[in-house]
Amino acid sequence: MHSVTVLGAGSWGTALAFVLAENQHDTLIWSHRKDQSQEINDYHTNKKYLPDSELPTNLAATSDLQKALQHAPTIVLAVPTKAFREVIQNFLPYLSEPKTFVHVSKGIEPDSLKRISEIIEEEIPEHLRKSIVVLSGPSHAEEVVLRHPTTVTAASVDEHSAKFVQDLFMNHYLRVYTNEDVIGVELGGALKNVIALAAGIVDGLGYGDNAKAALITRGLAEISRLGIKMGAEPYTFIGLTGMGDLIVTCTSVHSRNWRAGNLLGKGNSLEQVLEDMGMVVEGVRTTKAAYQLSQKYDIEMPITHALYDVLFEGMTPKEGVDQLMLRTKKHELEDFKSF
Ligand SMILES: NC(=O)C1=CN([C@@H]2O[C@H](COP(=O)(O)OP(=O)(O)OC[C@H]3O[C@@H](n4cnc5c(N)ncnc54)[C@H](OP(=O)(O)O)[C@@H]3O)[C@@H](O)[C@H]2O)C=CC1
Ligand SMILES: O=C(CO)COP(=O)(O)O
Repeated sequence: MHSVTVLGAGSWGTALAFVLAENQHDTLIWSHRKDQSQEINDYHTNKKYLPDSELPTNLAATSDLQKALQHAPTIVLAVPTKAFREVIQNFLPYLSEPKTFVHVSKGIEPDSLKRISEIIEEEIPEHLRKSIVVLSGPSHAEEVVLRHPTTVTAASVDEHSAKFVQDLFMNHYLRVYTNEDVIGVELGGALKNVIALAAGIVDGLGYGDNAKAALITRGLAEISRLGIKMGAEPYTFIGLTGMGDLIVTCTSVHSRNWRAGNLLGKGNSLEQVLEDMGMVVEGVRTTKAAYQLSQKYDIEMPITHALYDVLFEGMTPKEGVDQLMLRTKKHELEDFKSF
């Protein structure tokens, strides 16, 4: 049994805390809202994020960040990318010894173009970090808490830490693999959200399975092109955190990114969609970051560019699709020939 703290009590933080507590670890989940930590302690529910689930009675919650930090040598960070730096800056005064940081957020910061592990490295001094592990893969919280079979990957440059995280989470419904390709795992997890938004849009426009299959396949091609240029291992993109997460996010009604895209495709404004979702839609900010990365690394990412134009430049979803279909003719593997 290990002590583990989960920071963030949204859908994913709660589902992961559920798994850790079921695995008999001494688990404390932190919510920045007192009413929510009270609800978890008193009623063993988190109605806002996982309305149909009962949480394990051995899962404790707190809204006291100092207590949360001091509870465990392993900290799981499960807040949206946008809140990531703020949460670290808030807990830093309480961090007095090195800890293992496991992050599960799937985004890239616009402008700085940092991956999440790079944000951790930037914000937490080296002597206060034991190691950094990213846990990612095709895993909707709603299915994990139903104990439906799910597979994810724990990635770290430190193999020992990746295996430690594998052991923490692994059980009969959550199978955890390891990988050392942090860049590939983080990029796959973040960039699939961009393609999932686009997949939602084509569904919202009423196009069919052909269009969705095209987006998934060509989406993987552009994610891989960028990722390889940024130093990722090519094979990571056909694994769980690449192809696997792309499939689940582009095809599942649980996906907030797909649902947001679907509403956009049906003609709703981005502002309205984000207001209605009430949960994080990571792909919106990551589309901006991915667009900037494609320019920085001079990599062609047509789906990302079309989505950027739809989200931020006033293009209609239909015009975005036309832009993709009417591009100049290409060989299917043209952009991979230089690798
Ligand atoms: N949901 C899933 O199935 C999966 C999600 N992920 C990733 O996990 C990350 C978290 O997503 P998820 O849990 O789904 O998101 P949710 O939208 O479900 O929950 C986000 C949580 O973070 C809290 N939060 C927001 N801003 C802050 C802040 N500034 N300080 C403290 N807490 C804050 C929210 O609090 P409040 O309620 O007050 O807004 C809420 O508890 C994302 O990067 C996502 O891509 C990865 C795999 C699966
Ligand atoms: O990352 C996820 C599943 O693996 C969750 O995707 P959404 O954020 O689109 O719901």
